[in-house]
Amino acid sequence: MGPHPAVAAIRLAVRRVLHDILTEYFSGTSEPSPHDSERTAPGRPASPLVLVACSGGADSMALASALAFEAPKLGMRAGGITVDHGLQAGSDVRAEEVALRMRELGLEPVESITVRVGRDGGPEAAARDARYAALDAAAKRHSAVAVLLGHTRDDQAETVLLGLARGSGIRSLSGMAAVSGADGRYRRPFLQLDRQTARKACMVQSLPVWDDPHNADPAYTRSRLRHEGLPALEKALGKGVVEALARTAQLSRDDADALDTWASQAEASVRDAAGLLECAKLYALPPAVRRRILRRAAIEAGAPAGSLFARHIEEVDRLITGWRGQGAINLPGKVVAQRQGGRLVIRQG
Ligand SMILES: Nc1ncnc2c1ncn2[C@@H]1O[C@H](COP(=O)(O)OP(=O)(O)OP(=O)(O)O)[C@@H](O)[C@H]1O
Repeated sequence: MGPHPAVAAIRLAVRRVLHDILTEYFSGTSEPSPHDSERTAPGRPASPLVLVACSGGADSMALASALAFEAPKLGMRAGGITVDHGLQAGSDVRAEEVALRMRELGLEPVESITVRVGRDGGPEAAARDARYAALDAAAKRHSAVAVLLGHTRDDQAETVLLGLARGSGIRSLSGMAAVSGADGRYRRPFLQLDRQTARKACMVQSLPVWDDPHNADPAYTRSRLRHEGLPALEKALGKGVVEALARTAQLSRDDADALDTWASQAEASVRDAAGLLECAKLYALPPAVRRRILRRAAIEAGAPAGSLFARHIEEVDRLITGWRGQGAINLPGKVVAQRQGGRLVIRQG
């Protein structure tokens, strides 16, 4: 008898991603063989290490178990990292328990890392920044080729809705990428898988999971969306909403990528010999392309990407499309945008 369908589903999702990683590792050979050392670049281990980032929640526990099962079959090594943000009483004990569970699954190396969480951008964002910094450092320390994250299709649907509510364009509708980070380090094998399957896989494998109280705390936007917003949407629109939102993410990502490429190609043609942006040429571009060029110019001048909102770019855009002699526009990071003699100047004020 084969494994339970939920277990089969999580393993298949992980196997696919490990295959991709191996193929890339052995530089594009379609039939990678980790045992064929001649295919390995000099100095590279024949058996690459993949780490799982595990919080102890159902999604990442399921991921850890599938990685532990699949990696050795492909000649890969599998380890795990858990991060203790130190934000709740007893979080250190829990992190040690999660590390123990990963060792029991056969993962090696396993590390529990304690981070110091700052306060920049709110507690959730600060914890995330500290976590990714710790995961980056761990990946480097262990020379891991990839770090797997347990985001599911449900997380993706929530991210799309949060992006939609921000009102900032299709990039924010594109959710999380299956591959992200430096050198494509981060992989999300469960992005097409629903949370319920991960939960079920833990249950049938008797894997203990930890339910983060934050996930149920209505003080957090994402938690309200998960427990009230999405169920209400499903009730109104039907069960397929989560899947449709995840599909929206993929389609939006492709569209946003295409527009980014278009903007990169168009940019050179709207700059004069001195490298300044020519307003008349910008005016002739489609708004989506023009806004991308303006955003990029503002970031190049020093505006922090995270604080540069759609309303800022719209204001700069009005220097092109609604010109009536308005003064300089102040942007985040002390950047100033100004129209001067048919040119748009964006620089530090
Ligand atoms: N404390 C942590 N230590 C290590 N990895 C983490 C930690 N918290 C989150 N992650 C990683 O980031 C992914 C997404 O985490 P997030 O908190 O957004 O979702 P979650 O619903 O809590 O996930 P999970 O059910 O796996 O805990 C997790 O699946 C895991 O891979």
